[in-house]
Amino acid sequence: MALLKLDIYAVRNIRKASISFSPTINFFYGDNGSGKSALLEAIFLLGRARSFRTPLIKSVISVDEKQLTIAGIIAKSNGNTLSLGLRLADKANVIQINHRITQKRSDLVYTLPLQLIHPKSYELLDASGQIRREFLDWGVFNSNDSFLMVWRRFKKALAYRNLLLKKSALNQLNVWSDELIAYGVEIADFREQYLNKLKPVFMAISQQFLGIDSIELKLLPGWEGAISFSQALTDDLAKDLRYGFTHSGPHRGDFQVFFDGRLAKNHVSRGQLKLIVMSLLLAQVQLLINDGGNPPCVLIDDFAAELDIKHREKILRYLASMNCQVFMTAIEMADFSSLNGIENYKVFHVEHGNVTAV
Ligand SMILES: Nc1ncnc2c1ncn2[C@@H]1O[C@H](COP(=O)(O)OP(=O)(O)OP(=O)(O)O)[C@@H](O)[C@H]1O
Repeated sequence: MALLKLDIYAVRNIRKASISFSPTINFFYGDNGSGKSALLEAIFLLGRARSFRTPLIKSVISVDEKQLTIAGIIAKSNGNTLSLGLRLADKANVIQINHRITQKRSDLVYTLPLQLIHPKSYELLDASGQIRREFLDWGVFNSNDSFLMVWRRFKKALAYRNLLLKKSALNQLNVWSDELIAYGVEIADFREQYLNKLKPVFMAISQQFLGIDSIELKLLPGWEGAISFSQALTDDLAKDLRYGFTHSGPHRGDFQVFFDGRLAKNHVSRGQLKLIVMSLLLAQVQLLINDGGNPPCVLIDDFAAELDIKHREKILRYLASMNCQVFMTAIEMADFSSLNGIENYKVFHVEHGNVTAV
C-alpha cells in the first residue's frame, strides 16, 4: 500500500498543494515554520480524520478558510488504486472512499494505515499507561480482526459494572462481572500473544540501533499476575464498591521495557530512549509486513532531533530495507544522513507552505 498522490487545500499554512510521492522514502526539508509537520498532518488527517497535534480541527484549517480538503490516490498491494477524500469543517465532515460517502472513520483507518513517529511519541515509556495500552492495542487491532468487537464489549461491561458499583447494586453486579472477565481475559490473551510476536522483531531492531542484546519487554495484564482476573475482581470487591470503579483489568494493563535488567525509562539517555521507542514503533510495522498484512505508511516528523549522524544513518538504512512507504521531515537535507544506496526516493523542499519536488 502506498499513497501515490495527495492534494491539500487549506491545511495550516499549506493553502494549496498537489504532490506525487515515491512509494518508498519521501524526504521533506525546510526551515522552522515552513509547513513540514503540516504536510505530515495532512497525510495523518486523510488516514484518521483527526489531527495528531490538536483535537480542535478549527486550528488546523488555514486562517480565513472555513474548511479543509484533502484528497489522495492510494495504490493497494494487489495493484488496484483507490481514492480517498476528506472535507473537514468546524461541524460538518465528509469522508469519501472511492467517491462513496462513509460515516465511519474506521474505514479510513483500514484503507490508509499509518504509523506516526513524532516528538510526542518519544514519551511512550514515560507517559501514562493509557499511551502504552494504545500502542499495544493498535498492534493487536491491526493483526486481529476480532479484537475491536471484544474490546467494545469489554468497555460496555466495564461501564455498566462501574455504574452498578457506584449505586452499590450488588444483585446485578455478577452478570456484568462475568462479561468483564470473559472479554477481559480475551483482551489480555490478545495482548500477550501480540507482545510475544513483537518481542523478537523489536529485539532485532533495537540490537541494530543500539548495539545491545539486553533489552526485555514485560507485559502487565492489569491485575496481579500470579492470580486470575476473576480472583482479582473478587479480592478487589470491597475497594471497588468504596470507590465506585473497577480497579483491576485490561483497562489498567501496561508493559515495561528493561535495559540491562533495569527499567529503561529511568536508566537510558534521551537519545537511547528515542532509539528504543523508534525500535518499538518500527517493530510494529515490520511485524505487519512479516505477517503479510497491509503495511502502514510510516510518518516521521523531526527525524534528526537528538540523534547523532551514526544512528540517523542506521535508522535510514533500516527504513530503506523495510518495504513500506516512509515520509520524513528534517530542517536540512543533510540531517537525514547520506542517501547513498537508497533507491527511488523523492526529496521535497517546503517553504512558506509551498511544497516543491527537488
Ligand atoms: N490554521 C493555520 N493557518 C495558517 N497558518 C498556520 C495555521 N496553524 C499554524 N500555522 C502556521 O503554519 C506554519 C507551519 O507550521 P509547521 O508546524 O508545519 O512547521 P514546520 O515546518 O514543521 O516547523 P518546525 O521545523 O519548526 O517544526 C507555522 O508558521 C504556523 O504558524
